[in-house]
Amino acid sequence: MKMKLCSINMAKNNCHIILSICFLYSFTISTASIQEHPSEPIISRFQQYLQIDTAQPTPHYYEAADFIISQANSISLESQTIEFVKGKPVVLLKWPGSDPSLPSVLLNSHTDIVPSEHEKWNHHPLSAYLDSQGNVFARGSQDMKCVGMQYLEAIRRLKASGFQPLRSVYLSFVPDEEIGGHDGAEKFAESDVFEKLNLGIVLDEGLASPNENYRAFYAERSPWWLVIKAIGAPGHGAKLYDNTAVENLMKSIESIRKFRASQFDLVKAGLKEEGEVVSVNMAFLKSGTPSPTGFVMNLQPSEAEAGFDIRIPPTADCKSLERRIAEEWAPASRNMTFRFIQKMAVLDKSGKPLITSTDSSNPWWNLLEEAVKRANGKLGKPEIFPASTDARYFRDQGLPAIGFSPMANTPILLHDHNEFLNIAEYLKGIEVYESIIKAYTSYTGHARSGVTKDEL
Ligand code: MET
Ligand SMILES: [Zn+2]
Ligand SMILES: [Zn+2]
Repeated sequence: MKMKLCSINMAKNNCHIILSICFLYSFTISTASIQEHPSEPIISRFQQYLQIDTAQPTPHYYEAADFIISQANSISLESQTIEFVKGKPVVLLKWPGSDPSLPSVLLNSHTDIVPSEHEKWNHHPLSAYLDSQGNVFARGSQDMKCVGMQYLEAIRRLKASGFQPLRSVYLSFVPDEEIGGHDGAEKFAESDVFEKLNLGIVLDEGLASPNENYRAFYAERSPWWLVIKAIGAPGHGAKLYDNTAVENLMKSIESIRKFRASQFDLVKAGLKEEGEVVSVNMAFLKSGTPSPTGFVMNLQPSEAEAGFDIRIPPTADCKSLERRIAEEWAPASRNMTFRFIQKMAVLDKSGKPLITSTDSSNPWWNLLEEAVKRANGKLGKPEIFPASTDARYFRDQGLPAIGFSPMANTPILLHDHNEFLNIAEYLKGIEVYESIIKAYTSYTGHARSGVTKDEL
């Protein structure tokens, strides 16, 4: 009965109460009341954040900002809301350190989530439904509302324990990451406010790990969102002739598929990691002449278009890919053109790859590893993030930035149906962040030496 109630999408106020009942149902064996479970308020706060609809393309950013600020107030963090672009707040929180001369620590997370096909989920993606295994189902449960709340929970616990940081800790909750971060992290990273934070290190999002090792990322692939278009003479649907728009586009698609396979084969053969090859995936395919019943069937269309999400490793040869696009994928000789919806630089302004060092020149990497270990976690080897994050904008400012989301033993479900995170992993992640924040804020070394982009 109670489980059934949980799956109903209901008004937010009631939702919290019912979800709490779900929690009781799931986590208590017999008679213990919900208040007796020490983790209940932590889970409930996570659920509240997940229930705020910040889905692109119409995120309710101010609802999220109000919630974050209320959380910050409850643990006495300083807060400010900055609108680099109207309607797109960046919430910046501060836990002042006792030695303001030391470079500070930034814990970044984005507040927006990708949209969901509600009806294809087992539980509504904004319900934050907690099942009997302790899995919380919601868009953003992995990407990346979990991380934003874990930062806050870790600080809540550190404050309660009486811990005093030496370095200041900032938390930024930024908008629009899922659409490129141009009105969010990009403007924030280029601002005077940002410069004045005197940062030494930034943590941003990583990925879930299906095994017991957490994953940490020192770089990421750059997104190029490419649209190719073919034009050709229209004609009767029964006629065989050369240079139709669809034929011309299909030739390109075949060529792109071959390239995709060659890259994927390197991964399948174990020669390259996912983040080390160029990925190309079709995002849309568009052609045809619409009719009331669908499409006109006996007319060969005069235009055909396809869109591709391409991701490029930081050390890839961009020039050769650009040539391939112009000469093989969208050649003028086949009546084709191309444009980019998004084309992020692979190199920084001085022409070097946007990479954070992972060797001894970067003390933050080792501190992270040790801190994770102290929290009884394990870190896999450093990786290139296969998708893209806001960390690029922080690296572009010459800062070391590490992608890390503490989710071990978890299937990778970001942008997928039924995204979930297990509460046990979520709670473990809070302990991991407690350990990291302690280590980072207590570090007294010359942290920025040897890790700026100029020295890579
Ligand atoms: C194009 S900006 C990146 C958006 C999102 N994080 C992705 O990797 O798809
Ligand atoms: Zn994300
Ligand atoms: Zn995402």
